[in-house]
Amino acid sequence: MIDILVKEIQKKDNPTVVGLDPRLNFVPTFIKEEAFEKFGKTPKGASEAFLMFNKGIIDAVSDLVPAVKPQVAMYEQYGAEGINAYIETIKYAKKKGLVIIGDIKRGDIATTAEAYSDGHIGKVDIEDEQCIVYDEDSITINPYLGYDSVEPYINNCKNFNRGLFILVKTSNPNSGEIQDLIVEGEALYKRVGRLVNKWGEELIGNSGYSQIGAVVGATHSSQAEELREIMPNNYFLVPGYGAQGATAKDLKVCFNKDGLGAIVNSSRGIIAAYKNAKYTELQFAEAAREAVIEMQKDLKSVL
Ligand SMILES: O=C(O)c1cc(=O)[nH]c(=O)n1[C@@H]1O[C@H](COP(=O)(O)O)[C@@H](O)[C@H]1O
Repeated sequence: MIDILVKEIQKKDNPTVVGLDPRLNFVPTFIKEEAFEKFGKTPKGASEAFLMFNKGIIDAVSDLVPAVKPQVAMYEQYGAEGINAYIETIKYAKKKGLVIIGDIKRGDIATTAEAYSDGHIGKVDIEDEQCIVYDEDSITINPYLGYDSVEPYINNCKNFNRGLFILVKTSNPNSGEIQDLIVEGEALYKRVGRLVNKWGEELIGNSGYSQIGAVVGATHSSQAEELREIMPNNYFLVPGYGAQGATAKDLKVCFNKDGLGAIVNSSRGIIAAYKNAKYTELQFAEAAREAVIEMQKDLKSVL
């Protein structure tokens, strides 16, 4: 997965990930009306609206960006219908040549982790048959339960050429409450960064980067700089740009000298760009495309 991701980033000359975090108040009225007319104001109606909206966004940006990151919670809240929209979004984006980063942030003990891992990035056994279910290329996971909770994902990365982005230093304002605690003389996020680097050592691809990446928030620049230093081979998934306030200057430190090493997510800043007064609802996809082009320019200006 990592070599394909790096190739796509280079081909499109763009380290931007579009976050597919739909919410009903981001979906234009004309799409909601169509979905609700078919399925009512029900979980199925909401999920249909998300899928139509996502397809519009994907069509508008797929030639510009290497990857999309659907955030599962937005879909999961609508139950089975929502999950179906999540899976259909993945299928559609894959058909358009996009790398999928499933933002599922799973974390549990080993046996449970195995089930999550098989469902999302491996295969599930159905007696003598095996079946691919979600089919993301990579997923986000939480490592704070320790290695036995991470190993099942690493095994599937090896077996199925998948990738991980492991939470190391998250973008939210309170992330320091736990992640910045000093443990045996160094901040916990650094300790976790070193672990992630070690876990990724045996999965380094031709690009020089590991299938095992890290989530490092753009909103914590100095911590990101330290992590870049101790994790040279791990790709960073960098959230926090745009809606959470981080700028290209803040996240420059997430990149290596080769101009690679980080992929920057923006969700609301792209999918809800049409809320800006210069657009109408009908222009939601065009607005997303223009937001991606702006973001690409902005990121490239610091690389
Ligand atoms: O793993 C993530 O993607 C993630 C980690 C993190 O530290 N902070 C963070 O915001 N995210 C996700 O990145 C997206 C940010 O969305 P926007 O703030 O709208 O760009 C959401 O899907 C978050 O769940």
